Amino acid sequence: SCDKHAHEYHNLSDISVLCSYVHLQKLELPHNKIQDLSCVSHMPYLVMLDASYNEISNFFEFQPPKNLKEVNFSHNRMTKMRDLSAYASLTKLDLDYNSFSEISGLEQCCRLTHLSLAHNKISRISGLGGLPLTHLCLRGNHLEKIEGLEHLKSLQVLDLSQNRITSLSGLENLHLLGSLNLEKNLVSSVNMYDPPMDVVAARDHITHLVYQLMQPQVLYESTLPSTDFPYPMLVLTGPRGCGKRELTHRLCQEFNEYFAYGICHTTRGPYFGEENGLDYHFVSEEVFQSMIHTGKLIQTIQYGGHSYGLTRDAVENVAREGLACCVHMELEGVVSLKKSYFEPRYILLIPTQVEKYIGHLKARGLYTQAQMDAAVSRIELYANTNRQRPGFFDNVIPCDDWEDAYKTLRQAVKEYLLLEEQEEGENNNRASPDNTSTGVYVFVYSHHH
Ligand SMILES: Nc1ncnc2c1ncn2[C@@H]1O[C@H](COP(=O)(O)OP(=O)(O)OP(=O)(O)O)[C@@H](O)[C@H]1O
Repeated sequence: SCDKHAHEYHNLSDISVLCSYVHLQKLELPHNKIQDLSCVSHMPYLVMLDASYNEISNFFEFQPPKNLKEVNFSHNRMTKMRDLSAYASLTKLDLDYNSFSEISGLEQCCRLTHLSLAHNKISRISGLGGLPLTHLCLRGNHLEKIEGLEHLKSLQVLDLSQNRITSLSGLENLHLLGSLNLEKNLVSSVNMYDPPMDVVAARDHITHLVYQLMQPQVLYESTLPSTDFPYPMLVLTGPRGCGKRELTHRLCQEFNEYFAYGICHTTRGPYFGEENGLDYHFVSEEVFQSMIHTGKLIQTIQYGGHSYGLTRDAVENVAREGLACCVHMELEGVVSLKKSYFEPRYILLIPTQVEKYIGHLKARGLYTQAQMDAAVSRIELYANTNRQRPGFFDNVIPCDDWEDAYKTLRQAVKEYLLLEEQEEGENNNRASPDNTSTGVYVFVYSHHH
């Protein structure tokens, strides 16, 4: 009760008389001066215990009632958790406003879905292992980073507000998360003008996830999160103008029984001859922002002063045809897509001869010198990522010569698809890639004609 006068009557400190109430299933004792709960040892049928707002310093010092499900010990004086394996039926545990400095002893609480430890003195998240938690509140603690959550696959609501968290990394893979509170942390103290790629990706991922979950939506089975059968998706990445766009289209043409081109949205204007809805959907910044806020986007990046993003719809339109989505992206897009539940194959197309690469850029006649310099300088970023994060890319293909690159690429794709490769030979009467190179992207192969 919040009623001040009521408190005057809430002065119970000795509750030993309850020892004879052996059949109690529900016991509510909030707002008293209780220090000793040992009488609970005599209540084997207890299901619900509320001893909030008391003076208890002992944590679960009573014989475990076999079916004890909900316990509220908030606003007490507890400092140390202990092994609760004897209390395995616990589903809700409220320990707010105590003085715990560590989370421990919960490993065997295999039914625990709600855990609240707001306003304690916890400095790191630990001991939560693979608990089936759907709700976790650690508001008002001393956390500096997000860790130890990676196995909480059921987590839906997470409150980490009022801590000292500086970075959002550690939130990856929480696919069911629908509510996240990070109010009053120090996240803004990371360099917002040039935050690390992973921070941007994590932040964007959470934004998209949260907005998406706020929308009523139909999910296509084929794109649903599943660890057994991840939705097949193919991503070609590499610096601008490395040929990934053309190779993506060419792949989608040749393997049109398997792949279709995933059409991203962008706020840049169409280049001469570019048609809306073919390479991109061209939209205004305003529309793009509203798409973010209506949860349409799986992933976004800023590149060259414009926004680019892949929508759930783009993937689902392809999935509806029974095909896998094939897209091309800058590295930041890959980092961000890796945070989603999609598990694409990532193929890096890397220029190894800078002069040739510059030649490709110049031949397009689209870029300023500054844009070309920027593109060239990013080759190193890709190469470094590949060196420093083994396995980050599933395949790495040099793209100095697009024809060679395509041969290697289609071979890799055939391996993914478990298609048997016939011996390439003079008598091979299968349609050669050149025959399929019709239409808009014919310029890719121009040196062959
Ligand atoms: N959703 C996305 N996420 C990340 N990167 C993207 C996305 N959509 C497009 N991109 C990438 O953004 C870069 C700029 O694309 P844009 O089409 O404006 O330039 P471009 O000069 O034609 O480059 P390219 O020929 O490599 O596509 C390209 O590298 C492209 O692959």
